Amino acid sequence: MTDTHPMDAPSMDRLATDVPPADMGRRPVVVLTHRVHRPILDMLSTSCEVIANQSDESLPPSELRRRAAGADGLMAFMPDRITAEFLDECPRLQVVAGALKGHDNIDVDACTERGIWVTRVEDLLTEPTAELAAGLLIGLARNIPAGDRSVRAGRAGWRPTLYGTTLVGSTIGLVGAGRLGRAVARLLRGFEATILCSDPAPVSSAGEEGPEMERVELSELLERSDSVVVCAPLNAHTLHLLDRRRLESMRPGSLLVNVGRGSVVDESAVAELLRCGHLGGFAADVFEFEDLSRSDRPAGVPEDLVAMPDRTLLTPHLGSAVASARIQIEEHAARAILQVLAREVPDGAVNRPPRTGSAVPTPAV
Ligand SMILES: O=CC(=O)O
Repeated sequence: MTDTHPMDAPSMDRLATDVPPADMGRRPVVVLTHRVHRPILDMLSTSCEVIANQSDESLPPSELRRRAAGADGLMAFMPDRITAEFLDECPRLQVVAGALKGHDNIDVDACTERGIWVTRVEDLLTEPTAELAAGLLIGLARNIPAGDRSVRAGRAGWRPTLYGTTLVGSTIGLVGAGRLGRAVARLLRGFEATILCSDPAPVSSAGEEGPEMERVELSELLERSDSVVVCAPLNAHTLHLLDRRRLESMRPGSLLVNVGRGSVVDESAVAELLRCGHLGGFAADVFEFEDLSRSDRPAGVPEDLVAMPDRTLLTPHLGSAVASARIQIEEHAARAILQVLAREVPDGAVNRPPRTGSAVPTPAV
């Protein structure tokens, strides 16, 4: 493993597939854009030259481009934007393995056109993210952050303040009833809540029936729910799905939680509707500014949301931030890289690049 550019110090004992003859003997180079656990480095270092970023921060774009220029494999994370222009500077690249599920930050078509596999992690993020969604909803409904601030400010002990709302017996609407939505529904079942869901795809699209949920149109879900949890990915159909008009149609005082993608919700409209009291609270783990596929995304979390700590509960994309889950996610991505380098169909493939040859079967996408 090295922190230097591979071209500075190539170490050679194993061939990558598809490596031009001039590079015979060169070990494939794998660039990891963000920190991974030690066993993942060991797993890759056995056969590859690994260029890691073991810091807490993303690399400056120019440094990432410099590192990726000689890469055969790239492990990409949420803050990475993989565009056609980026790929054009990576002539050797065979695989972008996402240590993520929602891959809206990766231009899959551009990868396919260049013969590059894209993989993602299908299911390892579901349960941790559902757990966080339940936590955010409870935290918001029961004023847990405000209570915490109160104790730290010396105001411990009972007072007739911070009365919240209960989930027990309430109506909870899930926008998105894929794996994540169904996992959230399973966790919330214990509250004896009526669970509504809205999703253009069949509820059992992934082959598993979810817990009992009443499937309704989005308009009905918003009108009936005491709280709404966004569990939807970002795509052309979900961009600002919850726009001002739809947010205004939510029940007065209702709560909104977003663990899907920031841009499914119009955050500025949320801030205004919180200020005027129409919405009772907003919790989010994902924000519009993170959605790198949008050239018009905001620069950060709207200040208005940050400035309302009693009505908002905000976390920094912690959905999958469970150590045991993260190791599995990284392992999945590392395995996909090794599979491509061994000319196998990688786990979690979302495309079928033509360059990989007819011997490779078409993956189920
Ligand atoms: O939000 C995280 C992911 O989709 O990987």
